[in-house]
Amino acid sequence: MGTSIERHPDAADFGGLPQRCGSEDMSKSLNAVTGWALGTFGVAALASLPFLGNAYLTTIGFTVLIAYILGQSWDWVAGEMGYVNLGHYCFYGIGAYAFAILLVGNWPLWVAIGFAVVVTALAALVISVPLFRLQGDYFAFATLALLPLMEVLAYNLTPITNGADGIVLPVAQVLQPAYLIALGVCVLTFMVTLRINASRFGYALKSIRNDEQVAETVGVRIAPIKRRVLVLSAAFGAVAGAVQAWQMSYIDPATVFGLNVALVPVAMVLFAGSGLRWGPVVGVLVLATLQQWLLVNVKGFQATLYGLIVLLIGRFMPGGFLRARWVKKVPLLRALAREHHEYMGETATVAQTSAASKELPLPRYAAVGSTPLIQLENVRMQFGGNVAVKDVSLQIQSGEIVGLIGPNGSGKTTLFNCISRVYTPTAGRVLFAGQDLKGCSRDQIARLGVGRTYQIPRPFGDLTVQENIAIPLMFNEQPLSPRDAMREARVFIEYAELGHRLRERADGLSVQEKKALEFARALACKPRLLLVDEVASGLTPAEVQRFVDHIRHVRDRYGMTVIWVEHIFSALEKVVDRVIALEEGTLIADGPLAEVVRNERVLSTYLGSAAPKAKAGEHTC
Ligand SMILES: Nc1ncnc2c1ncn2[C@@H]1O[C@H](COP(=O)(O)OP(=O)(O)OP(=O)(O)O)[C@@H](O)[C@H]1O
Repeated sequence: MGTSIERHPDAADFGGLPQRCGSEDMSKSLNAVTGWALGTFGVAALASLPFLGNAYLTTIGFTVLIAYILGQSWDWVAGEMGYVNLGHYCFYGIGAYAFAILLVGNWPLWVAIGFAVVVTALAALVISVPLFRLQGDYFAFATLALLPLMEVLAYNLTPITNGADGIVLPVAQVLQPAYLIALGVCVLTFMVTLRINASRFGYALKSIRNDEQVAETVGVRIAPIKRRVLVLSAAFGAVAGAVQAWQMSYIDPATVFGLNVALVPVAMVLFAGSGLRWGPVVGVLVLATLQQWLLVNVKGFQATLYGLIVLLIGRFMPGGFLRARWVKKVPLLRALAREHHEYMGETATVAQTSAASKELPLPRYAAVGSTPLIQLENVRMQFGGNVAVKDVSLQIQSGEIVGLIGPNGSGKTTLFNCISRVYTPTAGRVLFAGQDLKGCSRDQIARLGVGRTYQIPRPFGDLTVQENIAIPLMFNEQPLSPRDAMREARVFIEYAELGHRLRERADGLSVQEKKALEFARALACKPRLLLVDEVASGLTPAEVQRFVDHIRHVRDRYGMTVIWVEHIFSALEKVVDRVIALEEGTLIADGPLAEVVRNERVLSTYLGSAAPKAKAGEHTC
């Protein structure tokens, strides 16, 4: 199959370059047709294998197909979402047992496969509850425990599983149909992978992989997404287990839950490149073939070899051999090694770099009667003995621009975190347009209309600038399809003057560009309330002025309300209606900047003995 069969979400609407688009569209269509033709031919060729009369080759082919289903379905969770599930093989085992039990009970084949999928999916759903309370290494470690757990259960639930004796299935000589079913499931697995990559679901997974907390604060509901992808991968693992149990006609606990075989599909994907479209295909083809060869020629060493390969790849080629530098020099391998964002570049025209647009696709927000847009009532945030925010009460009206000042550690960012529910306040209430945010999750708050930036920029590093902006647009109150979100993202990107970086990975941007990207991403949340955290620090005066202009513009034009944490008073002075000052978590002043900077407590907090001579506009902290 060619690499161009995926339809890119941003495949149209480049009106400024009609001729170029016409020819590119045509070459895209040609590529797609070639890809589909090659793919169909490849599948037909594979389907003919069991009819060639060589049972040995068919068995190897069958093993490769099963390994691909397992490896690829594992990679939806690990490569796409960044959760390394070392216990994925237990879904294969549960599927194999559920299938075998029904088949022994003389149920039809398809009913038994369906039953295996349902039972395994339910098991995954139950397991997901405790598992997704964990992250990173702890998640991987916990999933590793699933295999011995299931193995012990299979040994001891003798009335159902027949214990150590295993289950003999009432079948014989089903290699040919089992191979064809496995091939069909493989094709489906590949199609699902393409679909995931081009869907909102796929972008949710990628945002979770990059930064779960930020994903939530731009509107992604991460809990159901995590559950769904685990259940999906478990269902495909179950089919692999069922079909292989059918082909082997015998299963026992050690075969379907054994740790030595469990890590084989994982090793295969890691070997070539987790998260790459062709990584699982290449890894499985190379290592499964090698495994078969070893089984015949070097008996007893195959498990050792897989362990060694994982070790060596991890040590010398982290990310898989397809990500090694030398691969870029080999045309075929280079094509197979393309990252997700490179497929995007393949079908999209060059970014339009017109002058920054002043019109953004944002609603115009009206005031909510006399109700303040944001109201804090005795908000307290305590970390052990450290009270970061001490019973702060304040109100901000719709359309106000408010500066939030205070020395380092005074609680400004913590206050933002209490509003956007990164932290749950220890006490007090946060009301947004009169609604208590107490029971709201981070993503709900984002959809209600709270957008924010982070003091240290936190872009989705391995996604492009365009994808970074498109993600909030896909998860807004009125969510856009990936295709429309990618199109709309361009407007925000041009506003942030990042048009020339449209297709580049966000982790390759300069600090200034990352700040501009964060600001644009916060605007793409279409917020009524924009929380801006020290966006101007470390920038040149011209760059600071640009942020000042943007903040004034989004308020004047769209009625957005802004709270701006900033130490550069000369910038605040140009745009804020008033400032609020914090000291050690306590609100010490609230009023026009010129007055607040003359407030004795503020002066002594900021300037110590030099305080009385200070004037507004002269200070930076
Ligand atoms: N997750 C946390 N765990 C423990 N303490 C925390 C946590 N987050 C913030 N703090 C503490 O809360 C206090 C306020 O920190 P915060 O980052 O809100 O200050 P700030 O005013 O934003 O400072 P800066 O201007 O340096 O960003 C500090 O003492 C900090 O150490």
